[in-house]
Amino acid sequence: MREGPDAPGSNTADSGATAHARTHAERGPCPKRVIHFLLASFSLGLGACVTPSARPPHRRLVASRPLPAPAWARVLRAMAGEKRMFGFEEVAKHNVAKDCWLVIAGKVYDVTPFMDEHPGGDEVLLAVTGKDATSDFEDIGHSDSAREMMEKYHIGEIDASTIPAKRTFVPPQQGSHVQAKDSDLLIKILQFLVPILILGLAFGVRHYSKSE
Ligand code: HEM
Repeated sequence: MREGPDAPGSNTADSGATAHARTHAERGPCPKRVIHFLLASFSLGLGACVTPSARPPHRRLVASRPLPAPAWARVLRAMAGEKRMFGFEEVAKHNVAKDCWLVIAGKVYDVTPFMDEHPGGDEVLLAVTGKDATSDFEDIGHSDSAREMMEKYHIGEIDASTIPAKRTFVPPQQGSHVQAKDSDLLIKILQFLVPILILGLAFGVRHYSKSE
């Protein structure tokens, strides 16, 4: 009966590995393994040394500058096949007669082809660019046919979160009002007191000079 790697039923690979291990035990690690080990350690060390700025640009973008929430929402809506969603700043850029966009009731209208035809004139349309023109549009009392006409120029929706808040009137504080009232009273008292003092002084001087 034959023994060793060539013996029938014996596993050739196993016996090869055993022989390889035995060689290592006898002669030390083979140069191939040493080179692999060195290469692996070098690449690991290099990875640890890489500073964030040396990372590939796409990794930096994802980690340090995530897209703001409204932008994500816009992307998702666009993916869902809805009308285009615009940010207010983007719409506000279209503010000339040859490129005029309006925001009315949450919708964005490109009225450029309508500028010359608008019965109210193009100046009024230009005057309401860069703002929410809903109230200006409603104040005119546009007819139903005007509202139907609008659909032709409807190009998308406005992202409501990007519309700048209206500036509200803040009344002056109560305290400063009271202070203003006090200073008014003081001025009135001085207006009476100063002439009386001057008069008294004049009388005093006269009396003093007479007695001398
Ligand atoms: C897509 C948007 C708009 C469309 C399609 C449109 C259409 C019209 C139409 C058809 C008229 C004739 C009257 C009527 O039928 O009501 C009109 C008049 C007028 N529109 Fe507009 N309009 C638009 C936006 C605006 C806006 C944002 C203003 C802002 C102030 C405006 C101001 C006026 C004025 C002043 C008149 C004249 C009213 C008069 O003479 O009695 N329009 N518009």
